[in-house]
Amino acid sequence: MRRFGRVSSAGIDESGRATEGRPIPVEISVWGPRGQQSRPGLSSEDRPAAGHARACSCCPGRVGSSVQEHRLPESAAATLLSLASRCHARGWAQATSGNFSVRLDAHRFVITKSGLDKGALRAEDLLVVDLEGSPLTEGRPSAETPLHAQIYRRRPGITAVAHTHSVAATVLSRALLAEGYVVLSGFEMLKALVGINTHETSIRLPIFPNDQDVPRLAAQVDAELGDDDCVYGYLLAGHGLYTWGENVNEAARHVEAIEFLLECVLHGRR
Ligand SMILES: CSCCC(=O)C(=O)COP(=O)(O)O
Ligand SMILES: [Zn+2]
Repeated sequence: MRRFGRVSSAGIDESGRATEGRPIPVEISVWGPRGQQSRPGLSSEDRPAAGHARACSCCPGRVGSSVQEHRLPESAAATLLSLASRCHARGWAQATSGNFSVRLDAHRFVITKSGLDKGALRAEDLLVVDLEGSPLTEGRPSAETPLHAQIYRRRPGITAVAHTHSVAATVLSRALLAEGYVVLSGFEMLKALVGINTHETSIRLPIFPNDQDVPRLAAQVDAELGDDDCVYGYLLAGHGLYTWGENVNEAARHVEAIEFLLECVLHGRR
């Protein structure tokens, strides 16, 4: 199985930086809801640059630094929205479920806002967060942002993450939680997963118990998967699938392939 070391996403260079496409602003805010009024105890060292919701790792935000807006290449926004829309159309992101993200660079990613209809997203429904999952632009990020952040922190080559709530992922992850994984084996469709070139392949999709404490859940995933780059995704029991790719198209292919494979396994158990 191949390792996830290479960055090949169109529009993102080897350091993870966007390189092409006309940048579009993603709901720029200045220092969160309270604006830039003075805050007791906040030193000039802590102040964010204009365009940031708060001081962040990508921009120390020193007073006097140049204005820096968080921008998303138009092509990246379009492909992210298209991924969400495709998953919704397939019935994998119903009733506001699911969330989708794309890496901007080594320090930031763009993710869908929380609680929105994933079949009707617009560019303003995306916001920028840092790799700790803290928002850098205005709005409430997906409740599951810590799970996306965990993947981006651990895997520098990953530039897109998709989370879906299909019936197959939901049912199988509950039924097989005690085993701790779903086996996907012998299917031609396995070849849609990067690095696999024969149906004579067997992979395991780990299953984690669901947890409403998402940072704790992300910590558990991190502790168990670490930077294991031979894992294509994982399931949350009774909840859904997380998968990813080195570019949005690869993430989309992995969602479609894994959802297809889970349906096959589910049918086979009936
Ligand atoms: C209605 S599904 C419950 C929340 C969830 O699991 C999900 O994937 C969507 O959460 P978000 O905050 O990203 O809208
Ligand atoms: Zn979810």
